[in-house]
Amino acid sequence: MDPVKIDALEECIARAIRNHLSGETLDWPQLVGLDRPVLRVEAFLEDAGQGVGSSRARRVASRSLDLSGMVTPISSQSPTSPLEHETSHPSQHIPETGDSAGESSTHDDNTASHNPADSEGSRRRGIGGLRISQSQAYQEDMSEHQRRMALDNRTFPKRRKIVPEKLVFQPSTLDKLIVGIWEQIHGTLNLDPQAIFEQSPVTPAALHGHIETTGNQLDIAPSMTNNTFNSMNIFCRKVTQASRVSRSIEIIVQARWTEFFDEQVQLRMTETPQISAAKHRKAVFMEACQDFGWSEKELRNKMAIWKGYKEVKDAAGWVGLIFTGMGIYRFCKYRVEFNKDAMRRLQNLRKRLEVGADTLHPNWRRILSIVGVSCQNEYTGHPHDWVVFEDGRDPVSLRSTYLDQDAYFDFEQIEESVIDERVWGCEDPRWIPQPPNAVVRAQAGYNCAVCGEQQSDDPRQNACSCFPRLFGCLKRVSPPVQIYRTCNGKNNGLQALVPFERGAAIGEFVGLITKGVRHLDVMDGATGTTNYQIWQGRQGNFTRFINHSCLPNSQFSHFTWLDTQRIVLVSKGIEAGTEITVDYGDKYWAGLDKKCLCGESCCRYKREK
Ligand SMILES: C[S@@+](CC[C@H](N)C(=O)[O-])C[C@H]1O[C@@H](n2cnc3c(N)ncnc32)[C@H](O)[C@@H]1O
Repeated sequence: MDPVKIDALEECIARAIRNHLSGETLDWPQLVGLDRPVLRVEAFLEDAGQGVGSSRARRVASRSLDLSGMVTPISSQSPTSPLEHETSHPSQHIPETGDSAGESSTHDDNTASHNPADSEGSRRRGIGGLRISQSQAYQEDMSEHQRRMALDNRTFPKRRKIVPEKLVFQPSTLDKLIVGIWEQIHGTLNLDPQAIFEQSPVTPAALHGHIETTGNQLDIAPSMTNNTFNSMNIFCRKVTQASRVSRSIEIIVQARWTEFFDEQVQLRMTETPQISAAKHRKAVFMEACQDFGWSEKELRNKMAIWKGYKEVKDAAGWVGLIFTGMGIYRFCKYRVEFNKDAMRRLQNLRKRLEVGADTLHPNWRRILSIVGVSCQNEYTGHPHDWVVFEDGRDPVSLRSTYLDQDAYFDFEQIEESVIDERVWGCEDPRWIPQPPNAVVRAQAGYNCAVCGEQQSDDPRQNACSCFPRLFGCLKRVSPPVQIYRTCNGKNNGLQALVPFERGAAIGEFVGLITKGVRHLDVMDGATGTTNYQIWQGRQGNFTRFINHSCLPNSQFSHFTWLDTQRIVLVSKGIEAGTEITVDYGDKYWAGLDKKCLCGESCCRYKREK
């Protein structure tokens, strides 16, 4: 919903509550015996037309009213006084009072008939969709722990500082080349030539009057405004993107030129077979020197590198060339590890790279028309809708890998958890209300419990950089991981495509926030006052495919973002190309009739007789 409309709606609700309470006599029996009664009012907006669990209600107002001094009998109330604070953003919720810290609602909250406000008479029913949270002691049946994953309650791994590479122009190894390609595929650069070259709403002319050149200097005129800066950002981004696309075009054209060169030699040999191949090569070479206007040495040096580009293309496909970074030049120039094994590794990656490129950059193949290659995308949907193979076999759909176990298998890739409204109504059980006082809290904003810095969904306000890829960022980008077929009987697993430094977040464990799931894989969550489960049976993300290891290279950890508990998959230090694993814990294995296949010497669940 349009945030402006939400603001207006919130204001409208606030006014309605104010008007309603002003001049009322608060003769509520519930107030008796409370030292400092506080009324907390929350309003949610939801589309009741959608299926249960499919849409999440949006919090459109969250207000507190300190009722101290308003207890019965009170004859009049200032129309402006009751509502003491409001949330700054409709989707965020701020704990209103220390008193409500222990509150936890069940699905009963959602039904009007259970709302105490209803029993107060028809005048209170007029408030409509407003619900008042009730204090309810929540008790969960703890007798069933089967197949429940547990979190590692220790703090998450400390981040290790990465030492920057000092030698910028060192030869690139194959590993670096491959990591570079994956980083480009999972980066934000737009490689669609049409988008960059055809529409250019921002040009230097658009900045005219704000940016002037005096001699060799670029002066930002004093009339610079935020709009100018914004235009400059867009302009600079477009130029950077265009330059990046030009670099890809340069490499593919040079690889294609190498093919043309060989074809030209072949053509001449067919036409005049009596002349030796070497002579034909020399003649074609000299013709090219003339057309380029380069010396023989210059062209020979360039050709050696371009031949490398062609060999990389023959192995990894065009995708490998297009998404490669600057590393390809050094890889082809110095030819460190440039051998058959390297080419076999690249060949095995080809389809996997295409899955990433087709799903994350659906227009990337357009660039190939420049070298006369036309091809359709082979892989559609979400990058994790595909299961890839390490031996280069064609990827298969995720669904197809589960059909023999579950004919109705279906898995929706989601980025944020979905609250099971049948269980929780509009409450988020992960909410951790923070003491002490609602007004103080609201003014102070949200501070990270780990780093102490301010948290905000607005990247300009956010200062918490605990997990910058996940929280407080502009937009979450798809993490460089793929679901792959393990070769040791664990079915699918998750593979890291790039290294993840120790302490870095790989992703958030998301799924259906529910309760009471038994005999199925589920993550247990607890806030101290409320127990909940995250079930990834039908909706979730790649974290659903992480296998267990008794010596894991990552762990699930709690992290509180804007007073809401999240479960984050944190690296303990992961090499590119390795399987990402966690320790499921004893409770999970207690309910699983299987042997652990992690293969570690310290394996705890080999279950050998
Ligand atoms: C959360 S799923 C992980 C993804 C799973 N491999 C798949 O293909 O859907 C958990 C299941 O994976 C399998 N699994 C995970 N780790 C394992 C291990 N170390 N040894 C044997 N099986 C494992 C078990 O069947 C377990 O119930």
